[in-house]
Amino acid sequence: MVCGTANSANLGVTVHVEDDRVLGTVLLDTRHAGAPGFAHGGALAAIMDDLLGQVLIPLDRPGVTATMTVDFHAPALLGRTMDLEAWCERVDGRKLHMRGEIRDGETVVASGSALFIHVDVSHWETSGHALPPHWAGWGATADSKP
Ligand SMILES: CCCCCCCCCCCCCC(=O)SCCNC(=O)CCNC(=O)[C@H](O)C(C)(C)COP(=O)(O)OP(=O)(O)OC[C@H]1O[C@@H](n2cnc3c(N)ncnc32)[C@H](O)[C@@H]1OP(=O)(O)O
Repeated sequence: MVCGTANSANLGVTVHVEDDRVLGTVLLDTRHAGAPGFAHGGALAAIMDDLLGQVLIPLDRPGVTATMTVDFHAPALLGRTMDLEAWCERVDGRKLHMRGEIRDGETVVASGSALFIHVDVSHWETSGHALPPHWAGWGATADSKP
């Protein structure tokens, strides 16, 4: 829904991992409007959830969002390329404390913090849908197990 390239209705987020951080960009348009000219807060929250979730990749821990807070610091204007950055602040057993920012230039538009919980990949098997093949080894290098 947010960054999946197989979904033509995605929010257009692109991300990459640099060291232990996730960096990316997003350019929202009128499809994502709340008030005219401004991004819907729910779109920003979805972007934040996905962005923070991407940190699970450099952490090499499969996980799910248990709780997330998004602080909206400044209006997010449509039609501007915004920068994304997320990182893991702290690991406490299965609890993964993530933080991230959505920025327009020097302005932090939104900041987020979330608690993700480390789960086994089998967590997603209950849906009955096939998992992406590359998820098979996800978590293999983690120094703790869910
Ligand atoms: C290589 C592959 C790449 C793939 C890339 C993919 C990127 C994807 C990016 C997409 C990203 C999109 C992301 C999405 O959209 S994820 C989708 C949205 N999230 C969910 O569906 C999660 C639903 N919830 C659950 O499944 C369970 O409740 C979980 C698994 C989270 C915990 O149930 P479980 O039975 O396993 O564990 P537990 O209940 O013993 O809890 C364990 C500990 O955690 C603490 N706790 C739990 N909840 C909360 C809470 N709300 N606030 C504070 N604390 C909480 C709890 O007190 C306990 O602490 P302690 O008592 O031990 O101290």
